[in-house]
Order: sequence, then structure tokens, then C-alpha cells
Amino acid sequence: MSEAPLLSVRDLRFRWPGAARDTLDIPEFTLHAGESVFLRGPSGCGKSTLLSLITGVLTAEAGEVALLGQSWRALSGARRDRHRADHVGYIFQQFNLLPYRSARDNALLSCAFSRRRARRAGDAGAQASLLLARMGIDADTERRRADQLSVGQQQRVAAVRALLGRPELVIADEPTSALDEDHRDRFMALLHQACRDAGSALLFVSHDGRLAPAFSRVLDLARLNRAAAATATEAA
Ligand SMILES: Nc1ncnc2c1ncn2[C@@H]1O[C@H](COP(=O)(O)OP(=O)(O)OP(=O)(O)O)[C@@H](O)[C@H]1O
Repeated sequence: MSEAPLLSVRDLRFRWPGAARDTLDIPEFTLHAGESVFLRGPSGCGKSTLLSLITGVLTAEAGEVALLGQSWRALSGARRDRHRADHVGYIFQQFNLLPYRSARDNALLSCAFSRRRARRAGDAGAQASLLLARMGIDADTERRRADQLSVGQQQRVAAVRALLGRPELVIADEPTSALDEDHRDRFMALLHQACRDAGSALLFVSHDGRLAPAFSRVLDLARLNRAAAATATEAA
């Protein structure tokens, strides 16, 4: 018998208010525990919209999106926030660190917002230091304010924040677009290893196809999304 999916999307349809047509129309998409998936697609095909639906920031008019068997639509706003904080680590394109707080405080934010994550981290402070060190952030750098860190350091702190407390799903939305090639390759190797160590599935969105071979699966949203296919046909 196959394992229940970590994430399941079924018959999903979503249209932005005022839009003439659906942004997303996805019959089915599943993600299993521990998988690493590279999600790609041309600009405007709905990648960020899909991530917002997967994390319960948006809810769909039709169909279902469930994380760990829990449908987002069935949850109230506060419970949605808790489900997200407990089970999803998010790495943003622009990192979204608190500029005046230390690297360490930023890394610990995920445990401040989730008791479950704090429990899973054990000694959260020690675990944060360990993960930061593995990402090449030493004890001195850990104490520096986020706005005094290099772009690459900020990105690695953002990754530690996403991974602390071992969420089942780590989502990264174009996290390497601000990094040069050398930093990008090192960051990707560290991220893959850290997700494996934490047992977290990784859903990674990028335009940079060179990163795809390191993933267990590549998903092309333009193919998955019937709304994108319809738009392309009309444009042809
Ligand atoms: N807040 C919003 N309100 C209305 N329409 C939106 C909103 N956000 C996105 N859209 C529209 O939804 C479609 C998909 O946008 P989305 O940002 O999800 O694409 P994307 O694939 O992530 O693009 P990119 O690769 O350029 O970041 C676009 O037509 C966009 O204009």
C-alpha cells in the first residue's frame, strides 16, 4: 500500500478577483514525505499563487488542497496559521529576515511561532547554533544583526529558520536569484543536505533549470496547470 501523501492537490481551481479566467486549474498534484521537487514554469504561470494555496495563505474556490491530510479550507484563520507554522518552513526570495534582530534570533523565529517546532527542536538555541554552523554561520556571525550580513549569509540564516524544528515541508521560492553562481551552488548543496538531515520534503521554485538535476522530481507547472495550457492555446 502506498504511503499517504504529505501534500495533495485535487481538482484545484483558482481565479484572482476580477480576472477573466482561472489562474490555476490543476487536476492532481501530490508530494510525498521526504521528496525533493523542482517546480518550474514561465513567468506568470501561477507558481507563487500555487505556493500560497499549498500553504493555506489563499484558499481555492473549487477542489481541495490538504497538508498532512488536513484540508486548508476546513480550518479557521487562526488554526490555518498554526498548521502552517507547525508543518511548513518557507524560504522567501528576499529572505524576509527581521533586520534589527540577530541572525540567531531570526533563526529561532520559527520556534517562537510554533510550540510543536520548538518541541521537535529540543534545545532550540543549541539546535539553531548547530544548523547555523553547518550552514557556515559561525558564533560571531550568529550574533550580528541581519542587516549587517552578506546576501549569502542572510539566505543561509533564512534556510535555518525554515528548517529549525524539522517541518515536514520546506518551500523555497526563487531563493537563489540574489546569489552569484558560486554561492548558489554551495547554498543548494547545503540546503539539500539539511533537508535530508531534517527529513523535510523540499518544494523548490526556480527559473534556473541548471538546479533541476539535483532533485528527485521536476514538475512543469505550465503542463500541470490546464489554465496555463488554455491560455497558451488561445495565444497560439
Ligand atoms: N494579488 C494578485 N491579484 C491579482 N492577480 C494576481 C495577483 N498575484 C498574481 N496575480 C496574477 O496571477 C497570475 C499568476 O501570477 P504568479 O505570481 O502566481 O505567477 P508566477 O509563475 O509566480 O510568476 P513569476 O515567475 O513571474 O514570479 C498572473 O497573471 C498574475 O498577474
